[in-house]
Amino acid sequence: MNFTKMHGLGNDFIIVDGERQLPDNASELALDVCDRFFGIGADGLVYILPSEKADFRMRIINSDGSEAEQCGNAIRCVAKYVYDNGLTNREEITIETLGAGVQKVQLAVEGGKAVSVRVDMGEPILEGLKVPTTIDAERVIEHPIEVDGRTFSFTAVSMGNPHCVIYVDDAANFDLDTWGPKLEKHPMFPRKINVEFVTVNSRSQADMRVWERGAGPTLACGTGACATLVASVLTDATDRTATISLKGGDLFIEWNEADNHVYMTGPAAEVFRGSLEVSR
Ligand SMILES: N[C@@H](CCC[C@H](N)C(=O)O)C(=O)O
Repeated sequence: MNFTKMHGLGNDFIIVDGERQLPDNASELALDVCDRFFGIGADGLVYILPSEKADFRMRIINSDGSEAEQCGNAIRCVAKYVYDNGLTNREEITIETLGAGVQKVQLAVEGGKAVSVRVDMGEPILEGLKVPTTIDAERVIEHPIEVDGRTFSFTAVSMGNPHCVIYVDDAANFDLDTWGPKLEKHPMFPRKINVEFVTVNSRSQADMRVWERGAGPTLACGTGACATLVASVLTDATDRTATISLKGGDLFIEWNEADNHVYMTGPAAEVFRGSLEVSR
């Protein structure tokens, strides 16, 4: 298997180019290769595939082997990969995802390489049952949730994949490892959930830490940053454009009033290339 190790603000992926390299059981392979001690090490395994509806198709498998519907940081890496490797020479491309449809991507290029990527992440899904949560409501905003005797308030947003946004006093120092996994697997979330702990510092900036479904604590989450901005507009905590500061760096997110789409802008980087003998 030939692969390229890439990351979006430290949220890291093993990028594999082409259908010929897709094994029958990508889920088991993800578990092996994402392992940080016995494998290459990554938050997810990402395949770039042909599409009938878009220029490219992307599949993202979390480090625990579960397949996700969408990934904001991976889509920027895929866009950089296809441009930098000459799979396209266009600076505007489309990428098909499993759960968020076809997304329009715009590249900023310097010296022949993509340095920043703006993605139209589509419309957020806010209906409780569609996120999905077990709550039958048009919107789930600041809803109480109890875990181990502690009550949090969460706002539910799907960006193709499910998120629960929780405001805390100091997101940067929040005890992710204790509360993240309990919330991820809470019975209120039938497909589990990505959990964002957020502190809003001004109408245009918030700190966010994430516990990802299927990957645990990661340095950044693009869809999580989008969900955070949407939740913060719904709760009137920020304006429609804000910087979301993650452990790995900043993402610039806009929830456009005219088309109801969320736009994410941020970097992507290549780390190294390699090949690995795989038995599957
Ligand atoms: N890191 C991602 C999201 C990856 C998928 C997620 N763990 C899920 O299961 O939904 C991002 O940047 O959006």
